[in-house]
Amino acid sequence: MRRSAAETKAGTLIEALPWLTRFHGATVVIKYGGNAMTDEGLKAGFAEDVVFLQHAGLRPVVVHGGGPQISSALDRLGIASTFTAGLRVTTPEAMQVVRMVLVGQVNRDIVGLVNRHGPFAVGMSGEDAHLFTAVRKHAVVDGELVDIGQVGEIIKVDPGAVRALIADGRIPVISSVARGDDGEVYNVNADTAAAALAVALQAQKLIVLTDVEGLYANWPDDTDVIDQLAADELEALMPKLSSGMVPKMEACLTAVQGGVPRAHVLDGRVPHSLLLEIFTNEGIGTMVMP
Ligand SMILES: Nc1ncnc2c1ncn2[C@@H]1O[C@H](COP(=O)(O)OP(=O)(O)O)[C@@H](O)[C@H]1O
Ligand SMILES: CC(=O)N[C@@H](CCC(=O)OP(=O)(O)O)C(=O)O
Repeated sequence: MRRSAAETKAGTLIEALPWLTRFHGATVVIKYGGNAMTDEGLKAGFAEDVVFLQHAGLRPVVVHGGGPQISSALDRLGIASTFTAGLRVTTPEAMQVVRMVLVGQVNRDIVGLVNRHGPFAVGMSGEDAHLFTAVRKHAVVDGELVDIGQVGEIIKVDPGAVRALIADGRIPVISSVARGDDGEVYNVNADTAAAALAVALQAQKLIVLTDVEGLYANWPDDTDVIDQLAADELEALMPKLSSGMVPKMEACLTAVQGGVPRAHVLDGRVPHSLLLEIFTNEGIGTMVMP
């Protein structure tokens, strides 16, 4: 028998019930990547999803990137963008632009979109209240350490300010910039920053939004998306991964090995992908389990 439109709608809503029960009060760290921010409609939809999660009783925390936005600002200023092992080579001049774009532009945009729905989002830089403390990171190329400038490796997370915002019913929106005890400011890959925060908060989930359906088994072939895999299976796959997927999957691994029960890579180009992942039985994208 065919279901009426009303029955289908009711079915979708009631399918969410066990997930609403399971995730009530759960902290979910969402990494919003620059490649998933290109379309205004999708950005507005992302903000709606985050507010939906908040009203549904979850505690969303957003960590954002903005790689393409940084590259176009550097381009406008005539500063070349180079990447080594997936990380931006960050000169002191480039660092000023990274900070300006992430904290002053991308962060403000996301905060503004979320706050169309109420006084929820509070923007922070990872520098604020000692949230992220980093040291200078070197890239490894052919077994050699290579200097890549002011790129940071997070060595300490103090999530106190984030916890206080959550307890106050706010949605923290965090830029992946860190301070160093040496007085420097560091550029941190946003996937890495999100994983470090998910572990520090002992979140129930890390969700990484990007511009592919999930982890493809035979990239660059995009027919076969891996829907779920265990941490040890992912560890075995790591040497075969390339480009942007390396920090992303490393982040998922760090999260689950650090006590976060589930890490997901989702397609941020699919409208409301966050809701589809959390509140439907099938979920979407790639899920990593311990
Ligand atoms: N195995 C793989 N599965 C999916 N994507 C892959 C894979 N290997 C490399 N990629 C590339 O990684 C990109 C995602 O990383 P990145 O561009 O850094 O995204 P973001 O800006 O969201 O952090 C994809 O668009 C794709 O080009
Ligand atoms: C060290 C390093 O590479 N930092 C990144 C930070 C932004 C980021 O990670 O943005 P996406 O999530 O959009 O890729 C960069 O400068 O591009």
